Amino acid sequence: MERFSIESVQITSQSFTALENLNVAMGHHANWLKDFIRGLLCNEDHHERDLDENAHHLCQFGQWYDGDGRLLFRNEPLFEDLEDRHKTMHDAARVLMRAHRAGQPVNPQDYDRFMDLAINFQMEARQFQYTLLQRVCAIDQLTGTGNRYAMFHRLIEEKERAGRTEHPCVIALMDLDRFKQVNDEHGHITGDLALKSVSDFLVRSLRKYDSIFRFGGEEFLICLPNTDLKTAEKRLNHLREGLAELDIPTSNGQTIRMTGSFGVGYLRSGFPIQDSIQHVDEALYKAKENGRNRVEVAL
Ligand SMILES: Nc1nc2c(ncn2[C@@H]2O[C@H](COP(=O)(O)OP(=O)(O)OP(=O)(O)O)[C@@H](O)[C@H]2O)c(=O)[nH]1
Repeated sequence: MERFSIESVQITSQSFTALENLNVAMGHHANWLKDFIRGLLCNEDHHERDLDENAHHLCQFGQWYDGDGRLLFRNEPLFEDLEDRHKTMHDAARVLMRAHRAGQPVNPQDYDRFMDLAINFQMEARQFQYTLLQRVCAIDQLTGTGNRYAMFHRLIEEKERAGRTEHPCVIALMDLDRFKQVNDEHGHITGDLALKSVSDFLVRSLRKYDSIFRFGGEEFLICLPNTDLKTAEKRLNHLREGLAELDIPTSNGQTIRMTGSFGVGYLRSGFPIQDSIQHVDEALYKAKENGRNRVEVAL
């Protein structure tokens, strides 16, 4: 779960809005750069705030960074680095501005340094934006687990790793039992809340290098690297029992309980990923046929 957990990116429509705002802030920064150079070339005055030691907090990008950015993306690897680059660039701009205000010609080395910093900052900010977009688009918005795109990405890696290290990787499909009844009896909002509660429970219950993805509707795929089938079956039964005892809140303040059926099997190295999933799906079908709330192994 290290890459797709709620901790790594806070998953709400807030993230999308924050990304849109980042785009706007970066557009402002490009315009600021244009105006700044124009001020130097056309001998026009610059904004007073560019002389401020805190110019990097005062511009639109700085405001995004200190607001949405810090709130939602502070744990991203490029986050701190971006602030350093942004500040250094504004510091370099101040050097040019002071010379310009004093009526002195701009030192070519100072100009080169500033432009290099400005270009690097733009490039890194774009990279940051791209990474965030990739992350946010790999996450199921309702549950915060990875979506199918993230799932295939992960399974390709795990299949390759399992083949290389000869440490088997197990995958499981978990489908909530009689979920339609929950929607019918308690409404879709409770259905959504239940999907969130169940996925949070699964995330909490797995090891940190396991991963979970929303496969569709009320079905989740769990990936257990470095695990043999016997151990996986035991762990999934434990998970199944825990799930059956989970109190799930409804929209009117009550709690309900639910069960899940599981199919489990190896992520087979000599076969396409889709075949392994299909194999596990057949075991899940058997679990449903055999009465639900059980784990069936695909042999
Ligand atoms: N609230 C909510 N319901 C969903 C979502 N995705 C799928 N569903 C519902 O999940 C239900 C799945 O129903 P079925 O496929 O008949 O399965 P089931 O009722 O769980 O029965 P079994 O799988 O046979 O135990 C349907 O009513 C879907 O509308 C979602 O994101 N939110």
